[in-house]
Amino acid sequence: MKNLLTIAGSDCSGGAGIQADLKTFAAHGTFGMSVIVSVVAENTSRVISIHDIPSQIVADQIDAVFEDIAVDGIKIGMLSGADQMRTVSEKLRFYRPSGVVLDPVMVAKGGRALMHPEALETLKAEMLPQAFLLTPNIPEAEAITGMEIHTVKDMEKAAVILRSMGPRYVLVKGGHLTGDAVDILYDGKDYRSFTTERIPTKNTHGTGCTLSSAIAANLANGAEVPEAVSAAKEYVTTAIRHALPIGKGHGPTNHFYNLYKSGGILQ
Ligand SMILES: Nc1ncnc2c1ncn2[C@@H]1O[C@H](COP(=O)(O)OP(=O)(O)OP(=O)(O)O)[C@@H](O)[C@H]1O
Ligand SMILES: Cc1ncc(COP(=O)(O)O)c(N)n1
Repeated sequence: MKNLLTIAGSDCSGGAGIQADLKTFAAHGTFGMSVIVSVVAENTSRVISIHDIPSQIVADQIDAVFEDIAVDGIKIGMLSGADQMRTVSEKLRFYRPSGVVLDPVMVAKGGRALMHPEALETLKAEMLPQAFLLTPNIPEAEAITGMEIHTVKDMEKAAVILRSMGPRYVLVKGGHLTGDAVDILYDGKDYRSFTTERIPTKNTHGTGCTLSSAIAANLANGAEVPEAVSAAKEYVTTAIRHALPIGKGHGPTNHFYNLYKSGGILQ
């Protein structure tokens, strides 16, 4: 069994962040571990408050994992500020894990910032060069590149700019556009698109967290990048199609349906 680590924020309502990542890891038959960078008091409707964990404790959690357990795959999500980014970046340079999937989380579905805007330059300088695969959504890709994205062609242009900033692969997610849900993967040479019908639902809390964790798990389980992305897209699509109508806002993706489908849970 592969050991997967998520470095991200905690969503107490269980739909996004660390909680979505660990559920996704489990559904992929991997052993999940977590380094909590921020505690977010949030639910399906709103973010109430954000408490950043002190940098030393973030560093200690990373040491605690790496000094003891082989890390086969890693996903990085919400890093709220420049301090957190510098701490994580320093540890990544020290431990040199392979296949880092970086989801540059900036804003929660309800609109509240999860990353301080002034940390953008640190994200670019410290984090992007350490990413094997970067998975921005449209607003995140726009913020990092400074360009507007309205079409799949724009997504391709943004992917080229993003890749020039360091990641080996870029996957621009099209969940925020209209029409089919199209994601574009760029490897420096070719584009590959992953397309599904848009599912008419408001229950999309944690879709990006779910997708990036599924990619990290698939990579650790031995898949090549296009296959890892394709299987993760299928996983998140199923999780959205069967999303749970929990709470008053954007309900969470459904990992249990995937597990049930794969025979991991007996009815
Ligand atoms: N309504 C939908 N129907 C089908 N697929 C969707 C839908 N919404 C999002 N997706 C897919 O879900 C994945 C995550 O994309 P999205 O753009 O929502 O990420 P995100 O905004 O980072 O997610 P989040 O911040 O909610 O965790 C992508 O593969 C995207 O195409
Ligand atoms: C801790 C944490 N990490 C990531 C997200 C993004 O997910 P969403 O855009 O669905 O709110 C979140 N809401 N909370």
